[in-house]
Amino acid sequence: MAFSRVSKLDPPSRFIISRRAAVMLCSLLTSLFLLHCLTDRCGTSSPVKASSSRHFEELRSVRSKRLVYEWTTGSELTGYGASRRSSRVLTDERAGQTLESFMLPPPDLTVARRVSPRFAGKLSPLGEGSKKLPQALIIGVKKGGTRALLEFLRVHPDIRAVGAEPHFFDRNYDNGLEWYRDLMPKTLEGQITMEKTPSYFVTKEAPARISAMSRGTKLIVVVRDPVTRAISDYTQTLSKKPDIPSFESLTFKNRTTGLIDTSWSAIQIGIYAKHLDNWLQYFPMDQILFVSGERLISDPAGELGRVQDFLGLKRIITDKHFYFNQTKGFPCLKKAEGSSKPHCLGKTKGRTHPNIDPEVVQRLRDFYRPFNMKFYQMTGRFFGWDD
Ligand SMILES: Nc1ncnc2c1ncn2[C@@H]1O[C@H](COP(=O)(O)OS(=O)(=O)O)[C@@H](OP(=O)(O)O)[C@H]1O
Repeated sequence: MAFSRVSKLDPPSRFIISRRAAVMLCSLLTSLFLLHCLTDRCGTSSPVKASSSRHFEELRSVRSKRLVYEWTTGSELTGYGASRRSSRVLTDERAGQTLESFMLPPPDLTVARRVSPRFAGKLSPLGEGSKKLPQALIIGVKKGGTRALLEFLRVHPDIRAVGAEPHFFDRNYDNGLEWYRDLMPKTLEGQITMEKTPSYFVTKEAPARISAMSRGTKLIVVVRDPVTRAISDYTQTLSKKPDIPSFESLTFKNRTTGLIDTSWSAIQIGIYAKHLDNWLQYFPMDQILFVSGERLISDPAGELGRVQDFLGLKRIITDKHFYFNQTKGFPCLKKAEGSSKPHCLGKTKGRTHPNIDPEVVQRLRDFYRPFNMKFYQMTGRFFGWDD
């Protein structure tokens, strides 16, 4: 009907009306375009999109993070990590409410649900967070099971760790703390930064240096029967240098007298009580956790429970995360960090040891016994290496 009336008007009036119609059409199209941009769907070249989309991304990130935390942390939060986590949830929640109520359409739950729970408390895909010096370190012992412990711990959403061994407090100390910090992954508030370098435990200067970085650093030592540890150490060297002398001949200064060569590092590392004494000059006992390398294999979830408690984290890593791989002969992860596939440690972990003369093994057991007793006494834990 409007069209038939317009057609009866004189040409200038028709022109004015059709211009008004064009303006209205134009503004309608602009509104539609703006609406389109607010839902994050317009082209990248548009300046409107650039600002509103960035803003939307920020808000969506805040909201997704909040939802993911809620799913994975549950309501009964306890302990150090839990209280820090819940305060972070509150902060994000407040930020989300203020901004969302002004700016956003109702939350798009499907967007948040698509964010993997693996990002709960972890680095977001946008790369947020900052690099921090580690608050906890796996300081030893070499061949104790340190890699297994770190790989298992990395499953925890509140732990971020460097994969490689930085060797900062032994070999690279002159590079300075900023160099060290730069090696660390980015973490969100409340997450714990970790690294493992097993040689720290036997490095004379390490306790003083770590204490100088932070007196509050939590220290974890994975210990293993010093005799099997020595054989494991030797097996590793043998795999790189097949021409080295036999384990038996390296063990003794003098085979006839049976004098043990304590200067051989494979033997020296296993005198745990002596090394621990050095650490106790700088750290109180309750800041050091001893993990049984044997139990890490027979009951990984049990040992991981103790470690999570020590770090003040919710016990998220449990029995459900492990399965025993018959071929490997070790526990493996059902899902490794950042993947949905099962994961066992590599070929260099769990090597077959050479057969060692039982008399030499017995001599080593006798040698280590008093040191082991002292170590049990110091740590208050019986590791059962002397049966
Ligand atoms: N789940 C699992 N899978 C494979 N291997 C495991 C596992 N848990 C503990 N271990 C034991 O870890 C030993 C290697 O210790 P480290 O990782 O501390 O070695 S290293 O110092 O970093 O070279 C390694 O020693 P070897 O058996 O002598 O190779 C293993 O016995």
